[in-house]
Amino acid sequence: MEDILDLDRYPLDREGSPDWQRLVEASTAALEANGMFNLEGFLRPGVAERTVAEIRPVMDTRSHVHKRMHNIYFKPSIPELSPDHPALRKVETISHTVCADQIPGSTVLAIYEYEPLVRFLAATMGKPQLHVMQDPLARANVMGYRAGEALNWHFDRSEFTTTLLLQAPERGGDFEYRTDLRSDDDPNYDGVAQLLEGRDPEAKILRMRAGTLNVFRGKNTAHRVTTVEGERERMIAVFSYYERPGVIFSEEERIGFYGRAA
Ligand SMILES: O=C(O)CCC(=O)C(=O)O
Ligand SMILES: [Fe+2]
Repeated sequence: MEDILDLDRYPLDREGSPDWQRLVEASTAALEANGMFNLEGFLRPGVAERTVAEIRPVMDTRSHVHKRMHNIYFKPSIPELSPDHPALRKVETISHTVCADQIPGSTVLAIYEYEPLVRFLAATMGKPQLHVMQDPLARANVMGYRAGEALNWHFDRSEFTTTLLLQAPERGGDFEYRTDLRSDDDPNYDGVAQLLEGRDPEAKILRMRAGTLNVFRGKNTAHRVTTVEGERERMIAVFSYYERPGVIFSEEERIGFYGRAA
């Protein structure tokens, strides 16, 4: 891992040391303040490019093209809303997904499973432990967004998402987010409608460099990836961790996300 991750700058392998403690504290503080933290230069120079080269053949030939119209909730309906409520306005998502089972032995999976990373993430979130998923497909994904493709507005189902940007596009493909648009007690449907109409002045854009690790609380913070432009595909690894060990998706969920169950 020493050759892959910049462990000099981000000492994940020195758990409990003063430097490790400082990194955890800074990350926790950023999560509190902004709902996210970024470790820029998490990958050593050249590693993102090598990782993209590893994934590219699978991405080009065997990725799942996910194309659908959906609302911000990824749900067919919301019981308390009429079907024509503007908070249910549909948006389109198109992206390419490579699943964990298609990239055995890859650098992406090695990073996903790196124990010191899992322990560091748990510490930043004040959890006693986090676990990798057991799901052979969903554990770690690499998403590709080509020209004209986007991941549209949504709330995440999981409490937090960890991503590692492998390749930034030439233009577009920005991560746009609206912090705390809703809360566990207040769905704020009018605010959701306003965002979907493009009238929310609090929406912000995060422009990441390749090699940045991003940890993001997306359950109540609406977010999207804007349409990619230009020849270079946006490529990003998405890691899922849970407090409970052994989490797997149902067959239905796998088919919904990946077009196959196994
Ligand atoms: O591609 C990204 O930067 C965000 C991915 C995301 O929001 C998700 O996978 O839920
Ligand atoms: Fe998301």
